[in-house]
Amino acid sequence: TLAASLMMMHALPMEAAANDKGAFVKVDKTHFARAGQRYYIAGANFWYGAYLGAPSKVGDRARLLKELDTMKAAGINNVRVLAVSEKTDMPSAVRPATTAAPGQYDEELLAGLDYLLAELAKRDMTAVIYLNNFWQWSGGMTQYLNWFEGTKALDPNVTKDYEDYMAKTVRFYRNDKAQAEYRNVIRKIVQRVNTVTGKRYADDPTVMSWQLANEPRPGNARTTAEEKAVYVKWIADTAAFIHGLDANHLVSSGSEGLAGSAQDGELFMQAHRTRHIDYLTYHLWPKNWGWIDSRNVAATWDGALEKSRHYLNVHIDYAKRVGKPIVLEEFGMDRDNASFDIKAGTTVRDRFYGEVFNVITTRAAKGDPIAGFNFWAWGGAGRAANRDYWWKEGNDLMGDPPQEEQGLYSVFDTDASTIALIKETAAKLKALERK
Ligand SMILES: O=C1NC[C@H](CO)[C@@H](O)[C@@H]1O
Repeated sequence: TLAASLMMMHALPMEAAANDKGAFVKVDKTHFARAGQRYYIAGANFWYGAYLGAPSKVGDRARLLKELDTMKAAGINNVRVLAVSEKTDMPSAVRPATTAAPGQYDEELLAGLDYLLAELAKRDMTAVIYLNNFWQWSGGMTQYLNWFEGTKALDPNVTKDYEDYMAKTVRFYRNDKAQAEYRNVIRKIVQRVNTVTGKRYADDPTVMSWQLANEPRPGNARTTAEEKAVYVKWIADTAAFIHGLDANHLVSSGSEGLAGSAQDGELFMQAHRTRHIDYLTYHLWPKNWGWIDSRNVAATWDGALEKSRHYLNVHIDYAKRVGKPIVLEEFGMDRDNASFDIKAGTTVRDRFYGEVFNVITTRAAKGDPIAGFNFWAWGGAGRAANRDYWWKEGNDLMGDPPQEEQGLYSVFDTDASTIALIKETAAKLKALERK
């Protein structure tokens, strides 16, 4: 009938369009390519995106759609999200968790990732999905050690001892039982069939890359040569395992760069030379690393800017030497005078974002292997619920995970000046795609 043929005609172009939009992101020498064209990442960190996509409990699908539309309107084309979390007694971890115990996964929460991917596809956005966490705020590697070593999961917000935390958490890489459960989880996610679209994740171009973990480190400041070797091998073996499950997608480590490589540039490059790692990643944190004092910007800005510019550039140079693209997939700055209050200004943040974007767009325009950014982190409509700015189960989720004050680094939907900078930079990178 006429109606059916009109339906068919209507269906075909849509289907064709989806296929065009839905090409897998690939690596073309030192850049990304998608559907035969260069592809740059103008992305957001949105660790809780799958939580918002859950059908009930912590889910808030109406908010998720609004957040994705606001990000899309800001030119954001990619989000970096947490796939799984591990149930733990650590006070500063997110609740609920997708994994209650080894082999016990919450299908409702995992359906949140399905829904997120389905909605990203509609907006021609892609996702970098990380499969573990070196830090405690989603349970992470220390919780795996609680399960398989019987040791207490270490919450650095309680112990106040990050050096001890890092030295102990790297035992994860060598614990065979922990690695076996980790690979069970990887297999479960990478080989998942999306309950919303019916599409296998491994066949879904909405996924840009699988990421081993958020910020995996080889050890603490006194990382030994043996620990470095274990780390390099763990990255290569795990990345190879993922590629064995999924021949379509890229794999990345989630490394911070030098700060996450015991300040050892050779280690950073060596860890990413394996053919199983498709691109490099790095993260830039002037406040966390003590380069800037937000309560004394006048005295510390110049030094922080100099260190930041060096950090930005040296890792692009490392990527050149390794011959792969690199993404600045985390960077952030707090609000003026170290305030967590959404009403506080973002003068210093905007200056910092502007300097970061200047280096990225300048080096990208020169053809250097910087393939884009993800700022940390999208707060959107989320609002802090408590006067002390700490998160409690049931409160809004936002860019700052539970181990940090709610409002520390989040870019809220009311932060118009910052969003304008992001939009402007996204447009500059988009223009380079057409070169
Ligand atoms: O991955 C991360 N990097 C830095 C963020 C802000 O401190 C932190 O919340 C997260 O653990």
